[in-house]
Amino acid sequence: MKNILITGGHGQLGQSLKKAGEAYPQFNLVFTDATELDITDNAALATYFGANQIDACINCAAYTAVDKAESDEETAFLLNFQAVLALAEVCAQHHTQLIHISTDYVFSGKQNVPYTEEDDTDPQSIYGASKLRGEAAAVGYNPDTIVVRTSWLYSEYAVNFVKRMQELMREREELSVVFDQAGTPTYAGDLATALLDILQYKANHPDATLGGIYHYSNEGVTSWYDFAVTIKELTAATTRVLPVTSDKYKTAAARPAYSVLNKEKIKTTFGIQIPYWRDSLVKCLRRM
Ligand SMILES: NC(=O)C1=CN([C@@H]2O[C@H](COP(=O)(O)OP(=O)(O)OC[C@H]3O[C@@H](n4cnc5c(N)ncnc54)[C@H](OP(=O)(O)O)[C@@H]3O)[C@@H](O)[C@H]2O)C=CC1
Ligand SMILES: Cc1cn([C@H]2C[C@H](O)[C@@H](COP(=O)(O)OP(=O)(O)O[C@H]3O[C@@H](C)C(=O)[C@@H](O)[C@H]3O)O2)c(=O)[nH]c1=O
Repeated sequence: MKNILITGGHGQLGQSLKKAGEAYPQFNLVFTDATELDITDNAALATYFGANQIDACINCAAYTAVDKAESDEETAFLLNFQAVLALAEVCAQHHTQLIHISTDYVFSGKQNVPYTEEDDTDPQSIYGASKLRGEAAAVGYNPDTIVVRTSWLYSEYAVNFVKRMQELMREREELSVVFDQAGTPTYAGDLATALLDILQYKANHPDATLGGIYHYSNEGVTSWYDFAVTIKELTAATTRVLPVTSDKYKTAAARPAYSVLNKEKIKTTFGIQIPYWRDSLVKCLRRM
């Protein structure tokens, strides 16, 4: 039995891993959040890893409030960079496989073909910059660390765009949503399964060199506006959804205009099959 620690385990991806983990009885998944294991507390990390045999750790803890991060840079970097470095150190010390999650917001969005793992990064926000430092620290400290960049995560859990849209569609007759930011929504349940598949692959190939960055999102491309319209259609909401450009929907943080991820590397390395974004949205809405 492999012991897998999920830090930030009560967040959206953490809860999705709990559900997905039911299909992986070979893994003993242990979920902690800030109250049980604060990843910004180096002494707590040392004590926890000293007292428990942890074979792998999936770090789902993060500062994910993109707009708030613009005025709270210190906390964003503490959680998304310094704590990730500390986690990479303690994992290396205890021979624990670390999987860390990063974001499409590390890219500028100026490209018009899907971003590969080798493409230049240039974050446009504090959140993106803090996540970029975190992924560099994790792989830089220990090249065996696996970093999975994902995009536009949603699920039946916690706070996310799908749940926010459903709320707003109940409350309002009209909504404006940006159509000049393209990307790919990712159902956290699919990502959770992919992460557990990666751990299973690692267990089957203990000597394989797998460290580095991988991209994972659902298949396809859309805009936030088209995503909102699809949510409206699938939930039979009657709200009018209007397309607007980003200059008409002011936010504290800038978002990339295009952040579609190329997923060839994760598919060919681990043999992972990825569902189309709309099919996964249907699946998630059914589960809600
Ligand atoms: N959400 C998205 O759209 C996307 C997310 N990602 C990345 O995916 C990962 C998972 O995101 P998601 O599940 O949506 O995020 P959530 O915000 O839902 O979850 C983050 C979790 O981290 C916990 N946490 C906060 N501070 C600490 C701490 N000091 N120690 C331990 N845990 C802490 C939070 O607890 P509490 O709530 O109590 O603060 C929360 O449970 C993150 O790395 C994120 O950057 C990437 C692309 C898209
Ligand atoms: C709620 C709302 C948002 N928007 C816009 C704002 C923004 O440009 C876009 C997305 O909105 P949100 O602020 O909900 O999503 P945002 O927080 O930008 O989502 C991001 O979260 C982080 C954690 C990531 O890593 C990214 O991959 C991405 O998922 O839609 C509208 O146009 N109309 C609306 O009514």
